[in-house]
Amino acid sequence: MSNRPSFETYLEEVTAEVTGELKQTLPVHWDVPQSLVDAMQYSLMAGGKRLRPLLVVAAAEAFGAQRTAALPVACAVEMVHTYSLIHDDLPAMDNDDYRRGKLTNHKVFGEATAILAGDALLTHAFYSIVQSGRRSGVSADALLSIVEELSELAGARGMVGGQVADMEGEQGMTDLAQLQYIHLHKTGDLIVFSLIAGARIGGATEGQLEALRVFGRDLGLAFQIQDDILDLTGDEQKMGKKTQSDVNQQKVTYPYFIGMDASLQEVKSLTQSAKDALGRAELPDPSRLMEIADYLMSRDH
Ligand SMILES: CC(C)=CCC/C(C)=C/COP(=O)(O)OP(=O)(O)O
Ligand SMILES: C=C(C)CCOP(=O)(O)OP(=O)(O)O
Repeated sequence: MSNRPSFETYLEEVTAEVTGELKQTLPVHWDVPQSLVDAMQYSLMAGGKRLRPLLVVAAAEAFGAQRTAALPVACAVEMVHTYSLIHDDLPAMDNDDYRRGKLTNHKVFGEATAILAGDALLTHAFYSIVQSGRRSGVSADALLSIVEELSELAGARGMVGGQVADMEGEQGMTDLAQLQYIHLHKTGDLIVFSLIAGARIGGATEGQLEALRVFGRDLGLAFQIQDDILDLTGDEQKMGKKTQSDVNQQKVTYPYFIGMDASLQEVKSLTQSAKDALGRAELPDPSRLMEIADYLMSRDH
């Protein structure tokens, strides 16, 4: 009998370890205004699926790396993601009241503190990669590439650019190629980053990194289309945020463009092509990443 933990157990374990490490990483011992630490901690510790850290860890482990070596980068990407959600919820953007089952950051701390908590999470992410990276045994060369790729994929050419296109898209654009651009960048790029960062920690070759980029691109696109679908059909309690928000904001989404059935089909076929790319990467053990792809396709929150 194999003693390999079930996927559910693996998910629980990684989530708990990431959450524990995030707690340690917060700047609670620095001389920092308490309101800022509270606002950072509020959103970071509110839960969430911890998908991006899970991808960092699973990609590193697919190469046989130790989980502890991947945790600092796993936490950093969760900080960047959390900052993006805090800012995305602001009145100037999606103007949402609930996130991760709680009131949004600006509803509790006010807009100015919410903006600054997001800024501080973003900068703290880079601090943590470099600071803890020194202790985790990851080579300086790999750390430099990771910092370079996070700044590229979270910034103007990545997530921020995608978010700007998303904002402009609300005002009446668009065609499917533009929508794909939005999804690939606002959501897909951080997913791509997580995979290649984990793979770099594991010592991937250039060919393997390239195959993982394709895996992440298709997985990220499928993930955002599923988010569009769940915005229409999901359960608010499970999702921890309001549904129907895309319709209320007249956002252009995959179901809007190609209909619900075709959107569901697209999630399936993108997941399959993602898994095909993962197969081509010839990782020592791709099984957890394969399981994550299946889990995301059937998720209901
Ligand atoms: C630079 C910034 C602010 C980036 C935000 C990126 C992002 C993926 C937001 C959530 O998308 P969404 O609005 O489709 O998701 P949700 O339904 O969770 O709000
Ligand atoms: C990219 C999107 C769709 C925003 C929400 O991301 P997640 O669905 O990963 O949010 P959390 O679980 O981290 O709260």
